Amino acid sequence: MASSNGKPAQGEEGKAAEGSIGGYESLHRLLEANLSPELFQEASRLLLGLNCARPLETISLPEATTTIAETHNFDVQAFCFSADKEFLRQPRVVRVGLIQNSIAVPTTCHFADQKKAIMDKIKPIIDAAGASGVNILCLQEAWTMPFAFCTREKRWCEFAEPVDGESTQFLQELAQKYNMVIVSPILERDVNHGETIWNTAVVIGNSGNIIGIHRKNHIPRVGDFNESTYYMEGNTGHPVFETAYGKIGVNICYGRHHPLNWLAFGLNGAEIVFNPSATVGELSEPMWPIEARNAAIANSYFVGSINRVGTEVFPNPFTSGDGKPQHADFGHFYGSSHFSAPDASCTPSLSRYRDGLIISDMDLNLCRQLKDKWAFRMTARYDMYASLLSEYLKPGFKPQVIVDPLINKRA
Ligand SMILES: NC(=O)NCCC(=O)O
Repeated sequence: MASSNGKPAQGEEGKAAEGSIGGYESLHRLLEANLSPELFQEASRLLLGLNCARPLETISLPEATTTIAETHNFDVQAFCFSADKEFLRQPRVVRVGLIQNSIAVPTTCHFADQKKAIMDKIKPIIDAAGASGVNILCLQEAWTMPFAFCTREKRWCEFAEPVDGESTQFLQELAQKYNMVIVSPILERDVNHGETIWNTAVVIGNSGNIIGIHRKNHIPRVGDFNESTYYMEGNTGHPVFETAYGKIGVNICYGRHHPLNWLAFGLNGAEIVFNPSATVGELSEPMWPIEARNAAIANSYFVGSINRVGTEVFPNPFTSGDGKPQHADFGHFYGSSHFSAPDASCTPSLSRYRDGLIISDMDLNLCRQLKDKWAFRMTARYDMYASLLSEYLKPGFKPQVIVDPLINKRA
């Protein structure tokens, strides 16, 4: 089912692969295959922007990486964001990776088998990241399980783990082996607080230590995303983790629709913010390439966006509470993981339907260079917004609306 660059992927009986765009893995590949090189360059300039006045460069990866990707049938792409040369600072280049994947066995299998199958599937992709010298790696939201929150059935809570549980231990070993920081978004069970469940990202340092956690701040109540049945809004604020390779934050999925959430990670000094997600085409695909890119621009940091892939079918049908027929799946998780940079450039996206690893070198000096150039921080007028927000939070708040005295006076 894999498509090589430029060729539409064929599914059964010659049909386009499920989840593909007319048989192509991504919009970028569709355009590349169907436009002349000149037109493709122009389209890419507008769609992906320019980095230091040039099209984003690809980087070549070691043979070990491409061999693992071919053996395990996942998409692998690699790029490089540059920054201008500075007189007083050396470049601060870090290599960052994002992994997207589908679940590995049907949701009807024994829970232990489902979790093990996902870990077995993820392991070679992490090995490929390690073989490529990735410094910081982020996995997708709730990566150890199917995204079962659409069902509202409580039995899926069994997938929740303590922060230092099975999946963390599995990744701690790999973090140490590859000298890599790993961000691991899981369903957390907080054993010290009455077994409370959270949607949490565990940040594992490159020595295999747990640096800290962040709990998802904004919980969706839209479509089939019934996550508020399982866990509440996070209580960890907007921590930025100073790692061996840079300052990172994690804005989990639905938090990407909240500009103040992005802002808060920026105010705390993040240089890279990851957005591990689980979202489906019908609901959010037009928003996907815009929100992360806008956050990177507005906050002068890099963003790594990750979405899972495939269609997950659940044993019992459920409804979306909108009067439409019941169904047993969410629809298609459209992958399309990518990076956005503070200078408005971004990488092409990974496959819309295959597992994948996207890698990018990024010179973190670009963050300050963009702050100096556009002065978004300096011109932000935070004091004005702080006083509006403090007024807004009062019960007696009256919106500042000036009514045209003539609107009801015209015949
Ligand atoms: N996982 C999650 O928060 N999904 C909500 C849907 C979306 O934000 O696109």
